[in-house]
Amino acid sequence: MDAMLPPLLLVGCGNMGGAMLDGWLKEGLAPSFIIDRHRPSVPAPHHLVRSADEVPDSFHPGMIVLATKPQKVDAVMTAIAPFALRAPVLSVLAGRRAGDLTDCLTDALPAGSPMPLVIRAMPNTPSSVGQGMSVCYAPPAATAAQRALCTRLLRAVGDVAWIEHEDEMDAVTAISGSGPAYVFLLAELLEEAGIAEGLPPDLARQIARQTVAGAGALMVRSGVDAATLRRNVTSPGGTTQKALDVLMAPDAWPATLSAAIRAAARRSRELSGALPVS
Ligand SMILES: NC(=O)c1ccc[n+]([C@@H]2O[C@H](COP(=O)([O-])OP(=O)(O)OC[C@H]3O[C@@H](n4cnc5c(N)ncnc54)[C@H](O)[C@@H]3O)[C@@H](O)[C@H]2O)c1
Ligand code: PRO
Repeated sequence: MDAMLPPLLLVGCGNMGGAMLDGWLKEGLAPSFIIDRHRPSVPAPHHLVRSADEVPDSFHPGMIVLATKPQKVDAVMTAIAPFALRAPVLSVLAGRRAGDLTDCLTDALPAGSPMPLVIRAMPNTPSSVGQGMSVCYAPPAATAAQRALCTRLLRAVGDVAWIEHEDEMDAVTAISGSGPAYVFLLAELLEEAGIAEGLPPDLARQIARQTVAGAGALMVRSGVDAATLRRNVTSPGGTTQKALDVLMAPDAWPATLSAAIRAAARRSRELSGALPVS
């Protein structure tokens, strides 16, 4: 297998596209085109352009990665459609279904053109440091080689899993796509609580951040399940037990987190058009 990742046409290089690009650059990426309105630069030998119309016709990407906001993607579909006849499209857009994106590309191509292939992935921002979680869905038309190429690209920036039913992408989006935000919120709240308990702000920040990071690293490196690791911290009648009595009350974290995940998954379904916007 080639050591270098194949050339990419990356459409949208903001928080998520930029996080994946950071990871791919570290792994070695063949000369690629990055389309983004705001990014100031990309390192040589890659090319940054402001619009899809500026990508030369002669460019042959190994994969087209769509990473604009779901509501903004339609503006680029016509310009990228010819490239979609040469390479599969990997969409990381929340909510937009593979079939819907395929139809947009097909509408932009001359009648009788071969059908473009759109594979979906839901990555997350820890991809920028090689610690991402990406879940992929490919329609039945995808070949084993095309699926393997997606796995290779996303494995370069973290863990990869595949689902066989596209509907599962809404729950995946709510948990691993959005999930880093919940963990960062936990760090923010721990820091605020530390300050409220009288700690100096710098110390409150340091212990909150390192506790979240250290707990994540322990869970990964030990391979021990989360409930056991939690019990290992919890001395009977001790301090942790008192805190967990508050957090694990049925109307506390169990109810709040499941309501939060339901709301995020519902929004993903709304973006797909499967549900009306509430
Ligand atoms: N942010 C995340 O954690 C995350 C995680 C998983 C999936 N996603 C998905 O990734 C996509 C991007 O999200 P984001 O948070 O990176 O958004 P973002 O706004 O940070 O990035 C989008 C980028 O697309 C560029 N862009 C938009 N329209 C363009 C056009 N016509 N021509 C050139 N550039 C254009 C913008 O300049 C911007 O930099 C979304 O569809 C989102 O659902 C995001
Ligand atoms: N960020 C995107 C959103 O908030 C998708 C998952 C994470 O919609």
